[in-house]
Amino acid sequence: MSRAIPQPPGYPFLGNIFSLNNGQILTPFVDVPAHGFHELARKFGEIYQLNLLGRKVIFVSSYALVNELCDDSRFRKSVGGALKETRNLLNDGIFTAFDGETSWNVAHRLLVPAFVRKSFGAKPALQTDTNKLDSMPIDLNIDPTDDLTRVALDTIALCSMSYRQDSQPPFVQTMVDFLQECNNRANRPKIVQMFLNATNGKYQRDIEQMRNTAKAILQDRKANPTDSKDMLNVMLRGRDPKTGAQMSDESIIDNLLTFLIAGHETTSGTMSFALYYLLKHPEVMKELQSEIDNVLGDQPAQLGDLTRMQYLNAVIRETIRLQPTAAIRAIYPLEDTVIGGGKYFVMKNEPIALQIWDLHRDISIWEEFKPERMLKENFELLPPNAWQPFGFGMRSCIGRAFAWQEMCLVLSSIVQRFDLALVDPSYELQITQAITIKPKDFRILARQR
Ligand code: HEM
Repeated sequence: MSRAIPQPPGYPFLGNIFSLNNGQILTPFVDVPAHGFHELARKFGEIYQLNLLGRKVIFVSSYALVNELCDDSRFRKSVGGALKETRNLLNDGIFTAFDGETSWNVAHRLLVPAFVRKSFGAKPALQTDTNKLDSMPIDLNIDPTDDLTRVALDTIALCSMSYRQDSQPPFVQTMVDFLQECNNRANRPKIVQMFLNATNGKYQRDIEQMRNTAKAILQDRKANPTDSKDMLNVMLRGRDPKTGAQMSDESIIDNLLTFLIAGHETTSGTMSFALYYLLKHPEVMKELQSEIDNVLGDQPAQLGDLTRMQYLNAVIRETIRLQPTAAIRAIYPLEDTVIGGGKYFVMKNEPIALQIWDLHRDISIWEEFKPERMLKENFELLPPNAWQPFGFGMRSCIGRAFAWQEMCLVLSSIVQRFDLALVDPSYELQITQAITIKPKDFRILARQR
């Protein structure tokens, strides 16, 4: 006999949208949804459900349940909430495609081989940028989250479409505004949305501007072909190995923008969180600096060096455990089913959100930052699906290897060249969230070593 899934009391039409903010109805749009979900999990346990403006969503957070739901034969990716809103820009691109959309199969077959190769060309691009670090002023007071966001956006633009946008502020701002508005739309009643003329107008202009930029890049490549092995050429010249189909221009634009969106804040947020944890744990920073000095000396990092930086790998793994930048993902069952060892009945197609932020704290109730638990052997001994910052199965992250290479190159170059300190030594981590999470009001001092 299955049990009822707990649910907080709600309001007619609006359901439980205020529950995320501890029931405060005057400030319904919670700043950090991941924290709201965490509080609900503490209150209701490993599973609860919410009515979000008429849409029922089940939330799970325990290792046992997430592990059971990591099964592509029973559950598939659900594109809802803020992610569904991003389809206004990305359509059926590889990240936002609904399960079963043909475009995903074609793009996946074409792009996965291009994403699993050893070198993505990130290195030459990053080399030019990291060399600039040498000519920086001696002392810098910086907002690393902001700077690393531009680094990540430049890197993915350069490596995926050989486009050096040099952190063009208008483009970055347009993308940030778009993502923020997607999040707001997901939490706003449709009737309210209809009256927000200025907001809706800007949203449409942002979409148009980003699509025009991607279209111009595509047209320029067609007019000036190159031999580059970047993703743009893979999509432009490749044929689906199964059907022989070619990607349409619109589909190429959807996916170019997908790479920019999926591939920058996730990576930059992780690097910023890593700097925060390093600054709060001087003994870890010391150990890391010593590893990097041993491996690199005063030479720039090479790809071959990365596997020799085991401690750096552990620092990033542990950072992304505590702060998985994609803090939540959603799936739905292919059939009516029962989960939790027969305890909870879930209907076919009902969305289930997996709280990865909480999963990563559940495995052994590890709250503190300790990279040693992620060193090689320890990492391999983690229970299956316990560490899952990059998603699961057929819809898991195709940019994982790319992101890892980039994070290792950038972080090792920073730690090699700079002594870092918090501007405000009493600063404790605060988080902000659009779709992904990142540090807020985090400032550091960087001094050339
Ligand atoms: C630290 C960095 C990153 C993290 C934590 C991350 C995380 C994730 C997660 C959790 C998913 C699954 C989402 C879901 O199930 O709804 C995903 C999918 C995806 N990621 Fe990443 N990602 C990162 C970097 C990148 C980069 C650099 C790219 C470059 C293009 C990228 C491209 C994608 C794409 C295209 C998908 C969709 C795959 C599909 O649905 O078939 N990601 N990522």
